[in-house]
Amino acid sequence: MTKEVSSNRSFGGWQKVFEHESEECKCPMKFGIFFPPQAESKKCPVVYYLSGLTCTEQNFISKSGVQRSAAKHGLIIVAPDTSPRGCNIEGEDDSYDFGSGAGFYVDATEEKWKTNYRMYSYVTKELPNVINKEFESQVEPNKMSVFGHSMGGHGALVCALKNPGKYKSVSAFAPITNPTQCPWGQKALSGYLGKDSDSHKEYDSCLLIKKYQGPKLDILVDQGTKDQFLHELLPEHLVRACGDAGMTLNLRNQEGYDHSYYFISTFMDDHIAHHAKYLNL
Ligand SMILES: N[C@@H](CCC(=O)N[C@@H](CS)C(=O)NCC(=O)O)C(=O)O
Repeated sequence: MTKEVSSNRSFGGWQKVFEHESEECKCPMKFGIFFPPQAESKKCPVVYYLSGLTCTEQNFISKSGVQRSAAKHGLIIVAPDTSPRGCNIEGEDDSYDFGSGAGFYVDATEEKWKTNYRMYSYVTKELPNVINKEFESQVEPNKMSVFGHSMGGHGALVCALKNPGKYKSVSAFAPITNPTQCPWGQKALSGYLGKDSDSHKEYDSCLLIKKYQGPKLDILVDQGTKDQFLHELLPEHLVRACGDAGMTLNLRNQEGYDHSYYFISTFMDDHIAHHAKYLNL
């Protein structure tokens, strides 16, 4: 059962927040959901947005400006929180890049984290099931796409690459592309999955691209040239991996933009149009 937490009229539609008891995360989880005006009279496709480190479901819905173009294209946008919260795990609130606000979209296997930190299964399975069931009359269940920012850009790419055909399109803002090779990724993957580096490879876009076999993926990525976290994101690794594998990548270097929501909101319309192209066929 989902419980409505807030509801605001926006661009002729509704921006809402719901809370539900997650079976995967074993705690209450919140998510934002935008219903475009079209959802009042027909079923609409859903685009899932995965946020970055430190975010709750609020950052994206209040700062990205997504509602304007989602209303234009008739897309429902679902934005979950970035981790389980309040699980009383020792150290869960100690750092900004691990634990609360930093679930990294993996299913943890380490003893301390494995009961709650199941964000991969949560975003790929449980949440779509909840959305398709609870909002049955508004949602087109077989039409979904995924995008995200930074840690969530990594999450979006991993979701699309590990589930060929499930998502009609994928895009990212400043994604962490090669987490086995950067400090944020190495800390999270070894913390949640243990030191065994083979299990880390299952959540690394640059490595998953090499073995992807599925419908053609036309990946859109925007990357600010003044992003303060370029050493974590390694966009050139993604360019190389896609080039080697013959995967279509449109990586746009955006001159002077940083890592913030000022950057994300600037290019939001292009990302929504990219997903609409594949979802509104
Ligand atoms: N707080 C971190 C930065 C974390 C950060 O930039 N988070 C991004 C995602 S990776 C974000 O979206 N932050 C929330 C916001 O800007 O609203 C730091 O101090 O280094």
